[in-house]
Amino acid sequence: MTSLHAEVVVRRAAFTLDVTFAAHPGEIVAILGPNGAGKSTLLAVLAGHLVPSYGVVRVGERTLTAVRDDRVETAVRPERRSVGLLGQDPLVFPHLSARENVAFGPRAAGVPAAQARRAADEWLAAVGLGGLTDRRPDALSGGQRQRVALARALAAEPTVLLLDEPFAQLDVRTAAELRDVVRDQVRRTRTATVLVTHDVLDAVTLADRVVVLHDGQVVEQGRPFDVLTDPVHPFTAALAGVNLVVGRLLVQPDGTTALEGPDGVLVPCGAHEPGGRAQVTFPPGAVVVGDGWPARVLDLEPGTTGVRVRTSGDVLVDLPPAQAAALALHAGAELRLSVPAEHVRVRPLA
Ligand SMILES: Nc1ncnc2c1ncn2[C@@H]1O[C@H](COP(=O)(O)OP(=O)(O)OP(=O)(O)O)[C@@H](O)[C@H]1O
Repeated sequence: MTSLHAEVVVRRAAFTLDVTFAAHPGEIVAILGPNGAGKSTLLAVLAGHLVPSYGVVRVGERTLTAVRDDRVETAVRPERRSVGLLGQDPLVFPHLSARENVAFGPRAAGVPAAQARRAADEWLAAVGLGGLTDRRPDALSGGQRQRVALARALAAEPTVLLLDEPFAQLDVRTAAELRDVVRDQVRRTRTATVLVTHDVLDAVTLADRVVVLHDGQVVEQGRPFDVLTDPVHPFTAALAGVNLVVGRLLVQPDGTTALEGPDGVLVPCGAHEPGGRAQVTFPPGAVVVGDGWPARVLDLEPGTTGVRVRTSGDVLVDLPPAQAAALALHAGAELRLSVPAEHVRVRPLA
């Protein structure tokens, strides 16, 4: 099995995509980013639907795309790239049964009918649809149709699998089940997989590595745990549900250093060298209401374990419901906030 290596530059009037990454056999690399970050553009290049301004896409020793010095050296057509695609809408033929859908690719590649049908049944069993091989797509649920589409994509034995928000239209439970199927099949077939998503749950549950794109650039990458516990970019911090404040490191009256952020936010930074700019991250659950910097409640919303309070300075505070009730919180309420130094990560900025 083979790895995917991609070095892609796409230049448009007001946008440049510039990404380099690799996906190894059986590895799932999640590409995360807000709207307009360039995720679809990257997928289009990998799938062969778009020729980049510059770049190389290689799968093992095979070059699928090569554009150098404004010259297209190689541009293998989409259907010849051995790249499978699973998108939001299942790519299935409505008039064919699940089995015929999955057998379609192998048949088109010249596999004899009986053999292609047997292979289709095996793929459908592998994705958990063993008993439904004769059903047409309209007699299947959305999740089952996605399983057929996954089996179809994998039956062609692609060297690279591209997943474009494949769980976005499924309910929470069905999405969780399909994530399990995708993970098992990617591992079993050792297919290098690229997953484009907005959903942090995809990164947490599926990805071996995440690449965060913002405005066409890679702003951070690494193991999901590392990226989500110590995010560098505001987009990733928001995704991870972590506060990120940028400010100046200044000496406090007691001799310690604190970061002074917008709206009077004051975050302890222990013995960090004062003088420069830095960004700090800390979880909303670590913020203590009582003493500390003066803050105003902007709004309140239900959190996963209590109440999430958005305050001035863009600091989120998670409180148990009883505490929120005791404080009689409402938009406009004045609070004092602090965060213990042991919950704060400090990153000096240039
Ligand atoms: N065909 C096109 N021609 C010109 N500009 C385009 C074209 N397609 C996309 N863009 C621009 O390129 C940038 C990247 O778009 P892209 O669709 O790749 O982002 P994305 O991360 O997939 O966003 P989303 O999450 O909304 O799908 C955006 O600024 C977009 O407006």
